[in-house]
Amino acid sequence: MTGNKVESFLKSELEKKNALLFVLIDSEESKLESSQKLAQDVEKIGASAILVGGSSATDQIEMAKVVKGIKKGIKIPIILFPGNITGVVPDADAILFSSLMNSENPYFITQAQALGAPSVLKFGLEPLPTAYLVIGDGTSAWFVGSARGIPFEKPKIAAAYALAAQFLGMRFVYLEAGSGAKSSVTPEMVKTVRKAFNGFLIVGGGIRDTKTASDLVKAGADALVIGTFLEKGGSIKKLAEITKAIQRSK
Ligand SMILES: CC(C)=CCC/C(C)=C/CC/C(C)=C/CC/C(C)=C/COP(=O)(O)OP(=O)(O)O
Ligand SMILES: O=P(O)(O)OC[C@@H](O)CO
Ligand SMILES: [Mg+2]
Repeated sequence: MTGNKVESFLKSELEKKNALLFVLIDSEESKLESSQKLAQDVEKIGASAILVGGSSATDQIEMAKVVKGIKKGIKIPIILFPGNITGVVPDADAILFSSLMNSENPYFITQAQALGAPSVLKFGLEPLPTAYLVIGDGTSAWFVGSARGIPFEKPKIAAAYALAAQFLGMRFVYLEAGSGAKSSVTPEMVKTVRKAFNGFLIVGGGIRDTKTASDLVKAGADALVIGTFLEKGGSIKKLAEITKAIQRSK
């Protein structure tokens, strides 16, 4: 896919819905059949995109199968969420082409991107330029990405990174508390980042209830990412309630 089809789609969804739900499918956790059904179910309740990735998803073949398999059954875009170059696979619509700006390892800031870029082009994936900011510590993304986690109670630091991302031309910021995080990023941090950053603001990690979700959206999040809640058996009905709540919150 060329151009900015997915980015335009997300913008138009945002105009209609005020805030979006992205569901993360970790190809290491969910096998093909369950992923296909899950993707269809969450599309029905109003999810705007499916993210496929994992911080330790090194099985490129399995990941490619999951992407190809779920693609057939849904209309919403599949956006790759790579934790490394092994996360770049064909048949998806777009990729969070992210730089872990607060990593201590330049590999996660620019080298993985350089190594992955030719495949992104070859597979025709739309790159969504994303500043990936890891908040707090102790999670897989934090450990694997050698992040110097931004403290939860330091919103101004997150906002400074987001502003730098904007000056660098990135159109997406992803505030990541980490998959399965005990608590999500604070609404205060979202609010402070929102004031500094004009682009598309994604928030994820540890979101599993309606109040947290709607508070984050009220604070200015454009899209929330939910993964672990479903992996741990959370119901589609509850996810539908969360979706409704965020689409009323702004
Ligand atoms: C652009 C390209 C080719 C690569 C980007 C490489 C970067 C910046 C990686 C950031 C570091 C990292 C390991 C991010 C992980 C992102 C991710 C897919 C998180 C999902 O979390 P889970 O994998 O579900 O967590 P668990 O491992 O705990 O399940
Ligand atoms: O798995 P959860 O905690 O929902 O987090 C989603 C995503 O932000 C992880 O990268
Ligand atoms: Mg996971």
